[in-house]
Formats: sequence, structure tokens, C-alpha cells
Amino acid sequence: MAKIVLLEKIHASAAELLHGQGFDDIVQIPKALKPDELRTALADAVAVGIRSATHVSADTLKALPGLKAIGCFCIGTNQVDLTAAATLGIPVFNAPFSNTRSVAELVIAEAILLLRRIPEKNARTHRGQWDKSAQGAYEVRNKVLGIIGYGNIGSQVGILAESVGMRVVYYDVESKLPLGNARPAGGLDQLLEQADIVTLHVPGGKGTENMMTAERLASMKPTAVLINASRGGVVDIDALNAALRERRLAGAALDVFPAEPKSDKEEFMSPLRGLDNVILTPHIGGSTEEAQENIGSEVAEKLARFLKAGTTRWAVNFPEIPHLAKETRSRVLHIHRNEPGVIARMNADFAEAGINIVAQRLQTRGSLGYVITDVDEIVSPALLDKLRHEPATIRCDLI
Ligand SMILES: NC(=O)c1ccc[n+]([C@@H]2O[C@H](COP(=O)([O-])OP(=O)(O)OC[C@H]3O[C@@H](n4cnc5c(N)ncnc54)[C@H](O)[C@@H]3O)[C@@H](O)[C@H]2O)c1
Ligand SMILES: O=C(O)[C@H](O)COP(=O)(O)O
Repeated sequence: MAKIVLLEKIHASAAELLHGQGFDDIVQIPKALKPDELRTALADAVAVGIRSATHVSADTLKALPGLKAIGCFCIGTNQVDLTAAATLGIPVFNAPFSNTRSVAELVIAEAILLLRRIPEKNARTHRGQWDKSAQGAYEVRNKVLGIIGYGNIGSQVGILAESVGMRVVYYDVESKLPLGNARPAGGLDQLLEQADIVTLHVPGGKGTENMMTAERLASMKPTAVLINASRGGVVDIDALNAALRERRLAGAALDVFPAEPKSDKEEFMSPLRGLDNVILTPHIGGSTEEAQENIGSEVAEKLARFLKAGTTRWAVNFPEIPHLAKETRSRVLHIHRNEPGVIARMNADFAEAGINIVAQRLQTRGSLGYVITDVDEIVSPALLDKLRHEPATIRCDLI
């Protein structure tokens, strides 16, 4: 029985779909696990489902030879060592669009709340103060929204922002088609100088680590606000803390942090706690009923299709082979280093065993090759062993 472990309160739609596909050994753990706990929990699992808080390193993957696939039940995949996973023959799947709208709506709401200074007004009113003043409170109409990272979320934020009258500029490392009346800012520095609201929608990882440095924060208008619903590492948190306390920025909304609790039992620690001009949320940008239900079934289906048919369509780190219904008795999944002669040797092994190949589909990506071979005969353990011991083989499975 193939065991699948689902962590971090993945929506029930995932387990439902997997059960429907015949996977009955599903273990659910409602939190993220530390590396040693992860190794124990996944020791006999073929697949794992995680969200953004479970970090899967190369060392963890090397300690789990039985693990065949990883599902990130979210958009970001920077929590997994994707290169190590590919090198070990493990495809990683995610849900690239399912929570886009949820994040975009939250960002627009926060932009309005911050410009009206609602976080401060709210805190003061709770403390019994009656701060009825228009000072420093603005409409978002005609204000400049600067979007850093104009991908799926950033571009949707731009569309929603225009519908309430904001003027949208963006900066992206890639050339992007502007939607609506949005226009490229002409560079990151130009964006920071002119924006009243700066919102970050870049991926996490080395390329964006601390991209909002003290200098960049200092180049923003003192009346401007910063929103970060991307990844915590993108902002120099101490520099932001200083800018906010010294009133060099008017406010901020943060949904993601350099260090986040692994479960709701752990205390959230941040230098920004207690600041009235800051909205802090516990990484819930994508946490709506709609998004989580869709993500659950989308990623579960990708895992099920891989485990049952070898399908790697939409894998983020792997050669992509679209879904091909299994119509023959046996299907061999062969993941190998992309070198000359691998397929020839493999097919010679089939021929030597007297097996005729009915269909074969090869795809490569960089140094990785993946071939699905359908045959009508039973593949013997001896042949499987031979294929597994071909010099370029990374992994070979029979389904
Ligand atoms: N807070 C949440 O709950 C939540 C929910 C969903 C996604 N996210 C985060 O939001 C990120 C963005 O999601 P998306 O779906 O829009 O991703 P995406 O891949 O569609 O867009 C990311 C964009 O950033 C651009 N980019 C990359 N590096 C850049 C850089 N250094 N400077 C400027 N632009 C850069 C890319 O070219 C791309 O256009 C995800 O990677 C994830 O980390 C957070
Ligand atoms: O990458 C994402 O989709 C978001 O960061 C959401 O992550 P979560 O599933 O942990 O809420």
C-alpha cells in the first residue's frame, strides 16, 4: 500500500481525491515538521504533501530513498531543494494559480486600510481613544501603486487596483505585457521613488533575498506604505523596523516573515510586534476556503497521476510528460542522467528479454531524462533490476 503523508492542515479535498484514486494509506499531520521529524514521518512514504512551512533539504531527500514525489499545496516552491529533488528523480508539483486571487484581494484591502491609517485608528479606538482626524489619511484613488514582480499575482493586483482608481506601475526582471493601463516603472529605483504603495510579488530564494534593503526602503516616500505577501526573506526586516519606528515610512502590511512558527502552538516572534501602523497576518494570503479547496484537489490530482501513470505535466523541476492513459499490462518509468546511449541500452535490455515495446515517450530537461515505456508483457524482476543498474539510471519503477 502506497503511503502518502499530508502536512500543515492541507484541505480535506486532497485526501478525498486521493482516496477516490485508490490511495487509502493517508497520514495527516497538522503542522510543519523539522528535518529529523520529517525523515521519521516519511520513512515509508511514497509521496508527501506540504505547504510553505516545511523545508525539504537535499540531506532530507537523500535520507528518503522511497520518496517518489512531492506536492507543494501552495504556489511557492522555494521551501524545497528543487535541484536536489530532480537529481534524485523526484518530481515536485504545486498549484501555480489556485490562490492568486485570494492574495490579490488581501493586498488591495491592505492598501486601502494603510492609506486611511486604519490599523492605528483601530488600535487607538480599542484603547478607548477617539482620534477623529483626517490627518495623514488618504484615498487610494489616483495614488501610484508600485508592483515589484509582475507575475500571476502582481498583474492581478494591478487589474484590481485600477478598478478603484489607482495608477499602476511595475518592475519585473522579465519583460512583461502590461495589463489595463499599467506601465513599466523604468526600473526598481524609479518605482520606489514614485510609488505611494509598494507591493512585493516576487518568488523567494537567493535572487530576491533581502532585495528590500535599508537603502531601498530609504528611497521610498515618507508617506508611502509597504506590503509584503511574497516571502519573508525578501525584506530586510530590521531595516524595515527602523524605518517604521522612525516614521520614515507611513506603514506596512506583512503576511510573511523571515522566521515563521511551524504550527499554531509556537509563538510568533518579530521586532514589528506592537507597532500600530503595521498590519501583521500569519501567512494567510492564500488561506481562503475557495483557494484551499482548489489547491487540495489540484495538487492531489497531480500526485495521483504521477503515482498511477508517471505523468509529470506541470512539475516545476522535472521533464514534463503529459498524461497518457495506461492501456498496456506494464509501464516502466525510467529517470536517468541525460547522456547519449541510455535509451538504446534500455531498449536492448527489453529486446534481450523478448519484450516488444508498444509505446515510448521521452522528455529531457537539462541533465535529466525521463522515459515512459509501455509493454504488454510482464516485466520480470530480473529485467527491472537490470534497468536499475544501467550506469545512467537514477530511478526505475514499474507501475
Ligand atoms: N502570502 C501568501 O500566502 C502567498 C500566496 C501565494 C503566493 N505567495 C508568494 O508570492 C510569490 C509570487 O507568486 P506568483 O504566483 O505571482 O508568481 P509568478 O512566478 O507568477 O510571479 C513572480 C514574478 O516575479 C518576477 N521576478 C522574479 N525575480 C524578480 C526580481 N528579483 N525582481 C523583480 N521581479 C522578479 C518574475 O519574473 C515573475 O514575473 C510566490 O512565489 C510565493 O512565494 C505568497
Ligand atoms: O506559496 C504560497 O502559495 C503561499 O505562501 C501560501 O502558503 P501556505 O499554503 O503555507 O499558506
